[in-house]
Amino acid sequence: MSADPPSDPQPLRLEVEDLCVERGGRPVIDGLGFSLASGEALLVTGRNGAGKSTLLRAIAGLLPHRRGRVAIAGAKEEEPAGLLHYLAHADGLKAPLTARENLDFWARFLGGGGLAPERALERVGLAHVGEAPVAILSAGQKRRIALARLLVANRPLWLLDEPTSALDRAARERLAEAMRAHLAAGGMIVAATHEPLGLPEARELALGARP
Ligand SMILES: Nc1ncnc2c1ncn2[C@@H]1O[C@H](COP(=O)(O)OP(=O)(O)OP(=O)(O)O)[C@@H](O)[C@H]1O
Repeated sequence: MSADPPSDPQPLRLEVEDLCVERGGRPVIDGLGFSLASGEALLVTGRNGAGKSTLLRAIAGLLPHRRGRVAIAGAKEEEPAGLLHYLAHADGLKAPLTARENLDFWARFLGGGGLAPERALERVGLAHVGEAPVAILSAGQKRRIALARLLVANRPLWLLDEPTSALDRAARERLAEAMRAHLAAGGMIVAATHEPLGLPEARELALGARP
């Protein structure tokens, strides 16, 4: 698995300033700020319930923030939504469709510009199940197809929530390779994780658990 260069050749910077995000009426993220340049990765760590997924969803624009700012500086438009891939806990696959059909859908939905679905399936080592309905695939195979989505559309910012869940060792190595290629090509990664991801240069943002 490896990634092609992001489509935007300009150096970009993810800027998060004084971010406050509430869940169920109470602040989970409060006054958080950081920035990330092209080629950099940030590992978001912390106990269950610390707010890792909340942070990723807020950056993705899927949760409103009560205060603060999230922007991608250096891009034509500062709104991050069209510049990112968000890989959630759920794989976001349609079970009756085949693996290839799912990737076809995502390539069209996300604007394409990346690898052909068949090629992306090869990169995640799943060419042999491309025509199988996703419903019959294993948890790890589904996760690999979800990860192949990163490759069918070029987007500079990858937001990855527990990307290694259900992956075997070989798939983890392929993912690490893809992330390193993405960073080398000027991409950015923010990943919530409970374990090392094979990115030795990555910075860490440790979130504290709330009572
Ligand atoms: N829909 C919701 N309504 C109310 N509270 C929520 C909601 N979703 C999450 N929370 C709360 O927000 C807090 C942060 O949750 P979040 O999912 O961001 O944690 P996390 O660090 O990703 O945890 P984990 O390691 O278990 O995935 C938790 O206390 C959780 O109970």
